[in-house]
Amino acid sequence: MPDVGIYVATVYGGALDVAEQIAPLFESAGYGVEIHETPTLEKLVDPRPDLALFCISTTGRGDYPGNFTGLSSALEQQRPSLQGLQYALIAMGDSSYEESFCGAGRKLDELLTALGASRVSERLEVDASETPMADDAALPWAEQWLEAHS
Ligand SMILES: Cc1cc2nc3c(=O)[nH]c(=O)nc-3n(C[C@H](O)[C@H](O)[C@H](O)COP(=O)(O)O)c2cc1C
Repeated sequence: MPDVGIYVATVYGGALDVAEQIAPLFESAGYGVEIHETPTLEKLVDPRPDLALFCISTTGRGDYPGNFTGLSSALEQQRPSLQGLQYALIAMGDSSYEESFCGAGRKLDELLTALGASRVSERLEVDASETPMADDAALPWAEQWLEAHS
């Protein structure tokens, strides 16, 4: 059975809610799913999931939420090779923050790619100003991805 690890970065719980809404879609498609509410490098690479799905919001001015800094700091400081890791990424933010819109998701995406991981679909960016219920954008995106990869 293929497995997906869902790595959550959240302050107010919205990204966790998205993860919890998406998980059953993957389960119905035959994936084993594990949601990581406190992501670490170990949980990303040992063992490596068949797909790593990041549900990541932004705080401060383009900053990672606190629950995610264990993983982001390890990636930034240790710079492990992520060759062979396949990932997808849902970035949540608010366009009223202008130049730091989805800043955490965007910089994570860049970092993962720089470390050798491969993104398997377009990054989804959810703008809270336009789509207050992030599920409205995230669920169709996940359904489409599953359809394309079934
Ligand atoms: C203090 C604070 C700072 C924020 N900073 C940014 C930001 O720099 N860029 C951005 O796109 N969104 C920013 N946001 C918006 C959140 O990322 C957005 O509302 C998101 O949906 C929250 O997700 P969460 O419930 O998982 O924390 C900020 C929100 C707050 C409350």
